[in-house]
Amino acid sequence: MQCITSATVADLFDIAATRRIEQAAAAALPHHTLMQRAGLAVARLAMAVAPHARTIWIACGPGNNGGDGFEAAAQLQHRGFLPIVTFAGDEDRLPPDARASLQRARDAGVIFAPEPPATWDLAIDALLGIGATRPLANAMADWLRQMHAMASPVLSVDVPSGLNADTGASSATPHPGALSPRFCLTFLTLKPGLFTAKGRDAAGTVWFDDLGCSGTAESPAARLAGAPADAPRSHASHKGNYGDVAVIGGAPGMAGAALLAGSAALHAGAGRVFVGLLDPDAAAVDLAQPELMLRDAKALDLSGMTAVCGCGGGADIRAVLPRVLATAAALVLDADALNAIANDGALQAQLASRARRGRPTVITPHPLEAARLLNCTAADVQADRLAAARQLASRYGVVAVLKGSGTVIAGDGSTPPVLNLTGNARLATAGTGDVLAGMIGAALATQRPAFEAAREAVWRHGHIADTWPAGAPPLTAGALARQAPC
Ligand SMILES: NC(=O)C1=CN([C@@H]2O[C@H](COP(=O)(O)OP(=O)(O)OC[C@H]3O[C@@H](n4cnc5c(N)ncnc54)[C@H](O)[C@@H]3O)[C@@H](O)[C@H]2O)[C@@H](O)CC1
Ligand SMILES: Nc1ncnc2c1ncn2[C@@H]1O[C@H](COP(=O)(O)OP(=O)(O)O)[C@@H](O)[C@H]1O
Ligand SMILES: [K+]
Repeated sequence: MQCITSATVADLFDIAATRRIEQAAAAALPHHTLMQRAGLAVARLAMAVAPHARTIWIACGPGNNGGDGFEAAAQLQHRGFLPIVTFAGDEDRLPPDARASLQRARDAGVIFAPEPPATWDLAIDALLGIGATRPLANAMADWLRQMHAMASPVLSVDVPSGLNADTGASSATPHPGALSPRFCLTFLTLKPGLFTAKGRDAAGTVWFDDLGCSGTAESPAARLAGAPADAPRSHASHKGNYGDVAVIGGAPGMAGAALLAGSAALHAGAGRVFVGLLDPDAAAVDLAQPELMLRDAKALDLSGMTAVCGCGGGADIRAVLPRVLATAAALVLDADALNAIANDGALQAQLASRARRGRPTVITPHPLEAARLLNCTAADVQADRLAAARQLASRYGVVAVLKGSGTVIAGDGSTPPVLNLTGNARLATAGTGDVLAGMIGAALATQRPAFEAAREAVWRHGHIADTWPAGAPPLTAGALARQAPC
């Protein structure tokens, strides 16, 4: 059993692949073995997360996920706990494995109750797993609500009930203020939906057990890429080795966004950072950050530079985009640059032509910006973030960084998209996206392949938020930029 962290390197498999892996594993093992292993693993993790528990409420559903719950109940009963099972299903229609486990729970003396106990020390959600096909209703919906309303921990079996394991979409996510600490023990494969969209909130800390069935020829749907390796600087290196970044943005009233991106690029190790401001009346120097070289955006020669374009660009960014798209050696497009491109077929064609000319481009949309680029709604994007990121990457010939909880990084399709596990809601504050764009710019400027540069910068950006001390002042974008690690 393995606890998944932001440092974990692992492949993620969709439901269809998981079903094939499960069938192959089941065929190679004596009847009923997988469910017994799954139930034992649930019982072991239950004892680890709530060692002092007495009453353990196990809510079991109508399929094999419920079967895992029955099996865990039998195991916990044997170990002296007090499991109480509520079952939302029809015994006569249980799949054979689950029916055998129901019998084993009865034989062990487990209590079956029509309603949840008055209190519990741990709740186990074994209602629905990868077989969930529609929103939860009736008793299952009630029970899930009750679990999340209490302060006792919730352990989800395989997948939090109601969560789409492929996409992380869910109609049953706990309310953001829900008290219960959450854990999820997932079997056979790690599933992408646990790590993006509503998956992070629903699953909590994810544990993985391969049930003794490692190795598969199935293609992963996505990957967890783990922490980037440190890149030590050679002693004899100089600023020319770390590239020039030119931030272009900062229309009147929005200079701060461009300066934040510049500050982030600087602290992330770029050799030289220029900031081309669109505001003609902008100051000539940023006294708080005098290392930044402030220029008129139109005067910058981008042919040897990595441009970071769009931060605080407003509508004025439209006028400079044709030159930026044509001349920047490498490019990060953010915010208003993306909005301008979404509305302009000529700019879209110019963007797509960069890939044909071998010029790397990274785009960093949040879900609404992504929706504009894909001509759909933000809800459509959030309904399948992996698919949206893949579409952006292939339609525009770019590396697409779809931001948000479980940022997705998609490239040319030669490797699966990466799901990033660093970051948290401390980043939900204005300007943190500008900081990310600057950090990616600095990584690109060192000639790293665009996909790797984006992946590494996204990981580091989120890691700053994850390691921000609990008692420290709130994480502002300015502080985030100053923490940007090389
Ligand atoms: N069969 C096996 O060998 C193993 C199965 N495993 C478990 O089995 C799970 C998959 O089992 P199933 O395929 O039976 O799927 P589920 O247990 O997720 O549930 C499927 C059943 O629920 C019904 N259902 C779906 N959505 C519903 C809703 N909203 N309201 C009411 N009923 C709904 C379906 O019609 C079907 O009867 C995995 O997630 C995992 O927990 C594990 O034990 C590993 C081994
Ligand atoms: N709840 C969250 N969990 C993880 N990352 C988050 C969360 N909220 C925001 N972020 C990150 O913060 C950044 C916000 O970017 P963006 O929405 O463009 O903000 P802004 O335009 O104000 O700079 C993105 O990198 C995003 O992934
Ligand atoms: K479940």
